[in-house]
Amino acid sequence: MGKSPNVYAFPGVAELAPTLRQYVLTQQQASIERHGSFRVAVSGGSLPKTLAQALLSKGDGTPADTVDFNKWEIFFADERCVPLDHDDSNYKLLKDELLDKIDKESFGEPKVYPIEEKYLHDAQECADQYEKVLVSVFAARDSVKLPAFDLLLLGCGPDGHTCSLFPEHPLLRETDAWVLSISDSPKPPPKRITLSLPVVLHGAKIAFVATGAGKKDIFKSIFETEEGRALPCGLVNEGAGDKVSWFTDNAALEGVNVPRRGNL
Ligand SMILES: O=C1O[C@H](COP(=O)(O)O)[C@@H](O)[C@H](O)[C@H]1O
Repeated sequence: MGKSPNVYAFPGVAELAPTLRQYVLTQQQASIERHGSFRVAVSGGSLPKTLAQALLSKGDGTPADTVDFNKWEIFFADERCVPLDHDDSNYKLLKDELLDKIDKESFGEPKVYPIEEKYLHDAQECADQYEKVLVSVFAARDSVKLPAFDLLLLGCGPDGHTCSLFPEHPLLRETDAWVLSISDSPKPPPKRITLSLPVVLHGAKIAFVATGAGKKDIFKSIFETEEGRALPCGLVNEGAGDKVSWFTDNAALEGVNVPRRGNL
């Protein structure tokens, strides 16, 4: 992969949010023009709060700065196998931070695809069923090799994991299934489902949103070392190149030797 990811650094989340908004709305516009909807995969962790800060602001009222939630189809980049009202649920997190706060009269309502609770007892079944959902939305499995998300909004864990793809885990080598199950996640809860690495890499655009001094060490590793390039986030950088953008802050990038971009 010749081209490098784009790294954007801001003083803090308050300054990052407007640029993240602009970036997401540019992808929204392009996707609606391409196929009439905006298919987004979102992570849990710290992402939903920052995303909400970006999307819930009123904007300047122009079409280019308006979130058209009626056209959004929201999927989960990873999910924990817990009930949807459980505190560990990525769906609950997104609902609490963003979905419940949308002014639906003004900005519409996204179609959201959570996991189905009836399959929670079996993580593999949960993954298989979620893959079926993707098949139904992204066309029959036979005619589409991989689902093409318009945008994946991802986090970066302090160990370099993204989605529920953890460092050195055999799931990183999976090339067939679109959605994988994990029953031994190093970070609790242990049972989860996750998009596979090829599905992530196939997205039209991939944005990491990760801020704070707690990310400094892992950023140094990902952007400066061979070992870091083999971590899940590093593999996304390597595999998707300039389709990838990092929205981060000065605290996370302190002492990290990576070129930063000023504007989108
Ligand atoms: O467990 C998870 O962690 C990652 C990273 O979370 P963060 O709090 O460091 O942003 C998150 O992206 C993933 O969706 C979640 O399941």
